Amino acid sequence: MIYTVTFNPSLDYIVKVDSFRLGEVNRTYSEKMLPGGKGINVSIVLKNLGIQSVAMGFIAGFTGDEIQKRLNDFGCESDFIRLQSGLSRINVKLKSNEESEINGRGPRIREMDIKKLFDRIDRISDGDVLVLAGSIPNTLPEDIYEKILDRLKGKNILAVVDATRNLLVNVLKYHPFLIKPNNHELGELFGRKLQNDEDIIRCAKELQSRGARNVLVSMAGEGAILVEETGKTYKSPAPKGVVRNSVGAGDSMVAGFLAGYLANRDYQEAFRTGIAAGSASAFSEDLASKEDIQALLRQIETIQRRS
Ligand SMILES: Nc1ncnc2c1ncn2[C@@H]1O[C@H](COP(=O)(O)OP(=O)(O)OP(=O)(O)O)[C@@H](O)[C@H]1O
Ligand SMILES: O=P(O)(O)OC[C@@]1(O)O[C@H](CO)[C@@H](O)[C@@H]1O
Repeated sequence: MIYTVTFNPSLDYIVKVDSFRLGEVNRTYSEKMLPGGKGINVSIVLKNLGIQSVAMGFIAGFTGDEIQKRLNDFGCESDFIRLQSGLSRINVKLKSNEESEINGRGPRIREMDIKKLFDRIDRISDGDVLVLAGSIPNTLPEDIYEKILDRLKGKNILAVVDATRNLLVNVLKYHPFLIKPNNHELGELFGRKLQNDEDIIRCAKELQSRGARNVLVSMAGEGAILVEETGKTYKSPAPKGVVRNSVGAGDSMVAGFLAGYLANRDYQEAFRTGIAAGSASAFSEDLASKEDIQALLRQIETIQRRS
């Protein structure tokens, strides 16, 4: 079974405004509400690709109920821990001349809630896949992902981590199967702006030397680079299309990569499916459907191998 964990789920309120004016009343011409949070998005795209997973994490209040309901409406299984107080966040995604986002802090998670999560984590067994994705509320310590992987030590699971800064760095020693920083997040880890592909590959390999098995670096409209565990490196441009909503493109890429890998344990197929799923979501109002992904997959033929 595949388990996704989202510590801080959200309702994503996606609004479109013509020429947004700061400090004034702006009227939307389009509004949409979707269940969000990185692990949840991975579960939805996996489901769209015909793969069931269990979405775990913490929800609270009426917004939490709505997240769970909408996720279940997509046909996804969930096993959330319900917090006794607070509200799951509503993240505002403002589309105008530029895309801006306001992501909430999220409710307080207490020690007893973490214990409940660990009980669920203990049920994960050999052959399962665990996806840890997204930020954690700032009331939690930055070693929480690390603690989860420590708990699973000795079990033969594939761990995927999509997180930033220390949350990511701290898990490398547990040899995660896949990490997926974007090029900016990767640069942030090394305290500088990465200048070119060689620079990106060098940093990705450095994360491998610290423990990551496969490093997938997404670069939005520029495509992605994969440094796989054998050291082989691939780059692919992104397919061209009209970007409608890039929220969740990275999560879709993680779902696509997993789906592609689990089909035949082939990294090139995983990489191509990851790019197709990421771009298909960027070109859709919602997260990518199977048909969208398959249509783009046919366009991603050239995988440039680089040293
Ligand atoms: N403008 C775009 N045009 C084509 N493909 C895109 C575009 N933006 C994203 N993608 C696809 O989605 C993948 C992931 O995108 P990106 O690098 O923006 O991830 P991310 O920063 O993790 O995104 P997010 O946090 O919004 O989920 C890219 O590698 C690419 O395949
Ligand atoms: O605040 P975090 O956890 O870093 O990111 C949350 C979020 O922006 O990530 C998803 C897109 O990747 C959205 O569905 C959600 O609103």
